[in-house]
Amino acid sequence: MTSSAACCDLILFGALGDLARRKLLPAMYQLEKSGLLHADARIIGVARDSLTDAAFKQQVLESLQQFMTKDPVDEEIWQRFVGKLQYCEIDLSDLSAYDALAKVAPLTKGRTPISYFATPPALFPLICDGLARVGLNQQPSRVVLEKPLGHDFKSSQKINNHVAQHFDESQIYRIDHYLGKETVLNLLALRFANSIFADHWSHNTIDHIQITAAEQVGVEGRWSYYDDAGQLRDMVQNHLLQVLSLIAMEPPSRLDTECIREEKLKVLRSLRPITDRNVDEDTVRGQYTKGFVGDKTAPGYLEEKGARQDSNTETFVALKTHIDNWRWSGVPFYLRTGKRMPQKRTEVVITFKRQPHNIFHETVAQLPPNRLIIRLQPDEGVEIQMMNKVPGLGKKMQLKPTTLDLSFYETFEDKRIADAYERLLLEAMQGNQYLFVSRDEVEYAWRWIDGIRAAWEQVAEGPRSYQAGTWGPSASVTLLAQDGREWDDDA
Ligand SMILES: NC(=O)C1=CN([C@@H]2O[C@H](COP(=O)(O)OP(=O)(O)OC[C@H]3O[C@@H](n4cnc5c(N)ncnc54)[C@H](OP(=O)(O)O)[C@@H]3O)[C@@H](O)[C@H]2O)C=CC1
Ligand SMILES: O=C1O[C@H](COP(=O)(O)O)[C@@H](O)[C@H](O)[C@H]1O
Repeated sequence: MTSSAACCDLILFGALGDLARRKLLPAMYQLEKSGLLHADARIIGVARDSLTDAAFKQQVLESLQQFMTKDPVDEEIWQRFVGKLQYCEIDLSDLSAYDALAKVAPLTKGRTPISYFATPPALFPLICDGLARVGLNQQPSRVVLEKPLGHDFKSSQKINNHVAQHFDESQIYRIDHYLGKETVLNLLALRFANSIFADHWSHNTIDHIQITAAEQVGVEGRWSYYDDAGQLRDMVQNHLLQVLSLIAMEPPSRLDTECIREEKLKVLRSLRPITDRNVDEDTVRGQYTKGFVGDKTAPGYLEEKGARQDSNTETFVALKTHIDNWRWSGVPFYLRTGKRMPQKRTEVVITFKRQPHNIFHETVAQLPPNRLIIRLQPDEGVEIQMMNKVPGLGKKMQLKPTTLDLSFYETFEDKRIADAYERLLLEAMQGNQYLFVSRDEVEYAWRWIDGIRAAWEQVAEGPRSYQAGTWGPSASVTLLAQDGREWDDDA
């Protein structure tokens, strides 16, 4: 998988922004460090500040020093990396300004231009027009689009239509950074390289599935973006639905873009709609109030910097859904995500059906179900909960719930877990789209999310309050309790 990439011109739009400084430039440096950037590759930072190449290089160095705290910049690697950096000043809303880019990075045989849009999405159509004006939309050029791709189905369709005027779908790489996480990729290995799971992955053996993405952070100074989005758009539409698709899809016949996307799309198309008829019963939304996260006080959502006092944006969502197909008939999927939760925890919990008959009833009233817990982050690993006999000569056999725990850090201790953006940049440079989201996937996901939002608008009650540092409103517990189940943290 990790062969060195072709010779690329990485054109980084928004090169002085937060995402570029915090994630993309460190990821590019790490690729250089791993020897995965082509010796003649170039990284062309584009922004509207008037900077010399030298000043840009200095800013990049400062960003690496600021954000790669666990892995200080190595002088020898920096010297290789800095030689690849260049700066190009453009006001992206001025079409004629793109001529400057064509001078720095003209379409040249043997070099693949990859334009990474790390700017506000409102600029995406303008950047596409600008690239087309100077021929940087022609094959083999590629574009990498950051989220959010729209606000709803209609707006995402508008962006996609505009991009499609200049680029073929095979040139478009839509980022969902969860698809670049090692543990998310490992879902494919777990499911399709292990017969114990592959053969027990359906309504026949599985009782229900939980997907949790709990965050400790709040809005982190992004009030105006976040308040417009809310947790449903910010986390469920993309990351949680992508994880759900990988968990629920049929085995793809090959590990390639077309087969994987096809299977994920079928899942998204089979999601049972949530409408005004079941929205009250099947969804819970919340908004955090002041509290404690860890040992620090955390302000309420309405006390965050820049907050609008009458906002009823949700910072927590829990919902129950079904995938209406043969494999998953009758198996509920519970999704939950929120800001200012007690811990950062992203995990998938597969709860298997209970044994039909208990021969140990004298010692255990009810046998607990087996669970497979896939810890996506942090403390990446896989855990199987099962019953075992307690050693001893007593007359009655004592049973105990036990755990088989595989920690990635211990098992693969000599391996570094790469950041998601490293993997995604590398795949884009290699021309592999299987970890990027297709237009159809984005649009089906939006349609389902739009249905929930529309249903929320029909009901009188807004988000319920929950204290920062808790697992969300108590109604989230009830969502499962009404089905006789509980969230993994309560189990
Ligand atoms: N930050 C993050 O962690 C994440 C961000 N994203 C997405 O990535 C994108 C970028 O986010 P982020 O880096 O946080 O945003 P920032 O506002 O920090 O950076 C945006 C960049 O775009 C540049 N820009 C804006 N307008 C123009 C213009 N007219 N001409 C030239 N350059 C312009 C800005 O330059 P200037 O400094 O001159 O304004 C800046 O370099 C957004 O779509 C965001 O939603 C997605 C996931 C995570
Ligand atoms: O895309 C986003 O993801 C982050 C969470 O990402 P993670 O890799 O830390 O799990 C979230 O905080 C942010 O609001 C959202 O825009």
